[in-house]
Amino acid sequence: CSSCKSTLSSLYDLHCVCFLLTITTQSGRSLFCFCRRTDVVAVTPWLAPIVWEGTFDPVLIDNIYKPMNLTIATTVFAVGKYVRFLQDFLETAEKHFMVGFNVRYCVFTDRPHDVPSVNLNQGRHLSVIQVPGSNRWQEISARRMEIIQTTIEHQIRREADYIFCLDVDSKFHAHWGAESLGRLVAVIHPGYYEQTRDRFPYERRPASTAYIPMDEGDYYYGGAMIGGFVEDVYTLTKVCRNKFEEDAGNSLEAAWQEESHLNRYLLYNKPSKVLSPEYLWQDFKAKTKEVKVIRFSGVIKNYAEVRPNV
Ligand SMILES: CC(=O)N[C@H]1[C@@H](OP(=O)(O)OP(=O)(O)OC[C@H]2O[C@@H](n3ccc(=O)[nH]c3=O)[C@H](O)[C@@H]2O)O[C@H](CO)[C@H](O)[C@@H]1O
Ligand SMILES: [Mn+2]
Repeated sequence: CSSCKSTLSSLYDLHCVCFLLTITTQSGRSLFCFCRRTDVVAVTPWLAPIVWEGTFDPVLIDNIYKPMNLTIATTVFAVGKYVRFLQDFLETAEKHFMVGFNVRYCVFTDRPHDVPSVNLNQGRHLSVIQVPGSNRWQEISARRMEIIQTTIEHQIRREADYIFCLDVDSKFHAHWGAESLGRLVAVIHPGYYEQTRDRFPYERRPASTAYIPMDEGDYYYGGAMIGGFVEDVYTLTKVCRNKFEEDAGNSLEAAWQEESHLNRYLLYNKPSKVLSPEYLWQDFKAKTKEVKVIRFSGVIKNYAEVRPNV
């Protein structure tokens, strides 16, 4: 391999470290191909890609998507003290997130005057949408589904092709680009990618509409990222919102609020692309050997200090 200098025999053993093989044949021709990752599974049982570093060529992917002149809506909630996370979130997004694409950030907050002014690159815009505060973090987190649903109806549907809905208490650390685009995109939660499904914290009470039986479930998906075509995410948020409200009518709140409803939805509506935990890490968690690049990671926060309730 002319990039990482692996020899042919070691390539057969799949020890090429750069994953992108450049082999020069005896006649001097260069051949390019991808060396599959052998340490991680890069496809789901329903044949959706699981995006890991080394399974895609970012240059090739940009060449496909950039000419489409796509617009990516990006929703982020900063309610109450969570406004303090916005600056780092936005500044790091400008460096790493969908660089070269049109991005429309929708910032939802009850403190519009505290939204920092961050220099945005060309083609990128930010709108601030006022939402009510709450004295329960569970409600703030869960109401995201309803607010995203109504904002898609009123605005995003007209403005964007794709949408990503992200947690604000996070920073981007490396490239997050068009390899993440798909019809319906979810991310494997970093805390559970090495666990068997009986350990997943799905909602286990049959009375809840988020219920998943012990012998079902593919992955445990993180609630901090959902994405895809605007219409597919619209349906997801609408269904999750309705089920959340149905549960509330029966005095039930799922184990992990909207994350539980999201997991239930994705069990029966499989994502067309799954992002590896590179796309949702947590700063308190030591990097594991499968994770070659941390792209987006939740910062360490003092829950008692930032949330309205504990
Ligand atoms: C890694 C991951 O998948 N995290 C999920 C997890 O984490 P977290 O512990 O990361 O939840 P969190 O406190 O970050 O709350 C989720 C999001 O709601 C917003 N927020 C929350 C509280 C508040 O006072 N103000 C405010 O704006 C904010 O955008 C925040 O990023 O569980 C939550 C709810 O059960 C969500 O499913 C999160 O997405
Ligand atoms: Mn979070």
